[in-house]
Amino acid sequence: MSSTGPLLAARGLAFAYGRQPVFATVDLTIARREIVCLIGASGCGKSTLLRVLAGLAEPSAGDVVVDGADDPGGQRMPSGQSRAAKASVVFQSPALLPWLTVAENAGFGLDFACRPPAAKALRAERVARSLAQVGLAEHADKKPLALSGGMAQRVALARALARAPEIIYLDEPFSALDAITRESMQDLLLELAQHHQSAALLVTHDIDEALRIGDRVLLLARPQAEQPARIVGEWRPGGAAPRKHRSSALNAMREEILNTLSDPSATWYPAL
Ligand SMILES: Nc1ncnc2c1ncn2[C@@H]1O[C@H](COP(=O)(O)OP(=O)(O)OP(=O)(O)O)[C@@H](O)[C@H]1O
Repeated sequence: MSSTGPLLAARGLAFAYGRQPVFATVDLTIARREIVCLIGASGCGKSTLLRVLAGLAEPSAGDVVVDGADDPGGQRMPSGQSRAAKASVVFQSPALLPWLTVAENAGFGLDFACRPPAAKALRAERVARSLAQVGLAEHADKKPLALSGGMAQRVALARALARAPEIIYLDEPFSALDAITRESMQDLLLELAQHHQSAALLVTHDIDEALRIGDRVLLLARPQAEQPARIVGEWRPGGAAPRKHRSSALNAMREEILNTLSDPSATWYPAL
């Protein structure tokens, strides 16, 4: 595994639903242990891009390289299946199976990790550890119906972590939670990403969330109404996350993001 190159590099990515292009010429990288937030107007293609990067959909053009192209041991991975093996995805809805316990839900992804089903003891150990990390060890035997929204989303995070992913993809995972629970989930994500040395790509509508926890914030938008979307802006909030207070620099960045969102035709993002 390369320790110098980006963990993930996407070049010239495009995707279309039938004849309807969603995005094109998308270039982006994710470094090891980096948290990248992807924002953009509703319907611009954020979830679709996440799915392509995670290997859940194949791009119509371009490629995604995971683990460093400059590493002789690295792999170009045109196949979504091999990309998915290194990734975990957390969606807005925790999507827990109601007839399984919290522990069974947390272990669910282990049997679908594109590797032989995890051995029983290893599986149990990983589940116990990931539940402890999200603070749910005492709730392992409960059924999802007995959980609050925040607890259910913590089970979804535990399920993602149990697979020991190199990258966690999160699609608006906290948007249905109240403000206080949302902040505590953001803090938990930061803590877990650091602990596991995982990178994360977080799709969010919430600019404040992106500026609070992202190492980088990318804006996906259509430069003109009929054009496919592309990355039109990149910001680095700087300083240690979580950023507790909005500094004047963060306020200025927020303003600039809002301006770019409302007029993405004035793009300045350099091609990689
Ligand atoms: N399965 C599908 N078939 C056809 N078109 C689709 C499909 N899924 C999404 N789309 C269209 O692709 C575009 C991008 O959708 P996507 O869900 O990726 O956007 P988004 O930025 O994540 O939106 P939101 O922020 O509202 O979740 C939209 O115009 C949507 O209507």
